[in-house]
Amino acid sequence: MRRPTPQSGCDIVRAVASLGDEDGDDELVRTDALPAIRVQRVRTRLVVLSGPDAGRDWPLMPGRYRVGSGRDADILLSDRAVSRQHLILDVNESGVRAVDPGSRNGSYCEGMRFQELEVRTGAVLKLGTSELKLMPESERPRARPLSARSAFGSLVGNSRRMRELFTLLERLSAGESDVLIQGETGTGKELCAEAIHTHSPRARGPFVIADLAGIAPSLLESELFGHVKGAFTGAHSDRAGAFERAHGGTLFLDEVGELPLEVQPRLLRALERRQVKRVGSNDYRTFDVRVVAATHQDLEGSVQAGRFRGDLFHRLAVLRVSLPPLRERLEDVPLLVDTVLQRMGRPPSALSDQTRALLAQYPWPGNVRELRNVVDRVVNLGDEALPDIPDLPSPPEDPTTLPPPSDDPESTRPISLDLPFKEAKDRIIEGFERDYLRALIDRCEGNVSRAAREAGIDRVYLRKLLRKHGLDTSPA
Ligand SMILES: Nc1ncnc2c1ncn2[C@@H]1O[C@H](COP(=O)(O)OP(=O)(O)OP(=O)(O)O)[C@@H](O)[C@H]1O
Repeated sequence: MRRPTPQSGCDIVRAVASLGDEDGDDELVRTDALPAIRVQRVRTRLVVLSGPDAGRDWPLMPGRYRVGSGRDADILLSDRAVSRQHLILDVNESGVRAVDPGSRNGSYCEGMRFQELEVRTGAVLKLGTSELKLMPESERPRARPLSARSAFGSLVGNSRRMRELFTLLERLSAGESDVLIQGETGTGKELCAEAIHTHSPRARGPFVIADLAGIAPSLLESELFGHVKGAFTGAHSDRAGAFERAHGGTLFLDEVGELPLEVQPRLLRALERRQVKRVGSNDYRTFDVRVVAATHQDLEGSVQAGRFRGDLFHRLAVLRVSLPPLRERLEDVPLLVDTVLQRMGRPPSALSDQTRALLAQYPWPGNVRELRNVVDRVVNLGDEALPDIPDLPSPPEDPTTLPPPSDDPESTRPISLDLPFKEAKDRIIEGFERDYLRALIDRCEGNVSRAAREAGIDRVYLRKLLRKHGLDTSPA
């Protein structure tokens, strides 16, 4: 299971002297033998990069700060994996010293657990599921105004990161410049491109998708620029390429980082001239298209490695949008779960509070796509379809603040490997249906119309299901 990785800012922390005890059974690090690194009166801020408080920040003036989830903390975090008194930050004119007074889950920097550390601005500390960065005031990123929206097209999110993104999308959608969207797989790049199109003056024109990773290299040019009859074997008639088909609208070039080097000059020419030549033809055809490209790759890295042309990169990236990974905005999970359930035609009650609490702690390496798939599986198969959640706090420090333990025998359905897959799956679904219907009808005190409404299913279908499971007590 992939875990969120600490940010590289930790390389400026001089955590070198390992004080592992004589048994060598720990990796604690202290640096007090080193001179404190000078911050020279630079006022520092502590910015939460990820976790439930992502986006919050505190100015650090000289003094002592208690960081934790306890009420008396000066820097109060709502992360359940953070101890009440997790870290002490001693800030003075010459540096910042971080001391872990014995937190339950430990304090980390660059994957290393520490007890005491001299920290320099730029370093990222990890406490529980939260990453905290020390930033000089001068480098504080200028906050973009937050959009009041919690959705832009089909993209949803109410975290600070997403609402900043919506502000940017509102502005750039209105224009004509080409856009490059970057983000890990499953972060919603395609939805974002579509939303830019539907919020742009071109919304009435076509939205054409060319998935450059899914097209055979030999067909790429014909797919993008079109061909004339007889241009190659199999070219039985003239065909317009994606640019021509998108005339008056938007062309979404998905996975643009996969474009082979030899096709890149032709794409660059098309973008510069706003003209294409079909394969096998000598005539140029003019198009009026806004290009939105997307990649999950580090395209600047590809340019440096010589895999992607620098001039094409700059041509595509007139405007840039970066979609944050879901692990950096876990506070979006509840809204995303509700959105997925709604799109599946299921009510919010289809997932228990306990299941939701677990989903809100998972780092989602496959981002929103993975969340959608997990929700789908859990709704249909039960909690055994949940992914393993890494780093759950244990043992509980304060049982009243942790999700209830999963000791309900009904919640674990044994999987029988003696049965063929389809039969085993049907059996699990049958069991799920029965449990769901029983709980639903109990909650709605036998009122089938209300139960159908709450479950978001047709009343006649619900009655049929109840009859199938012997739960319908009303006269036929
Ligand atoms: N912010 C979001 N709100 C709602 N649904 C989302 C969001 N982000 C992604 N999704 C959903 O997640 C799935 C993946 O989204 P999409 O295909 O746009 O991702 P992507 O970044 O283009 O992925 P890839 O790089 O693998 O092509 C889709 O089902 C999409 O509806």
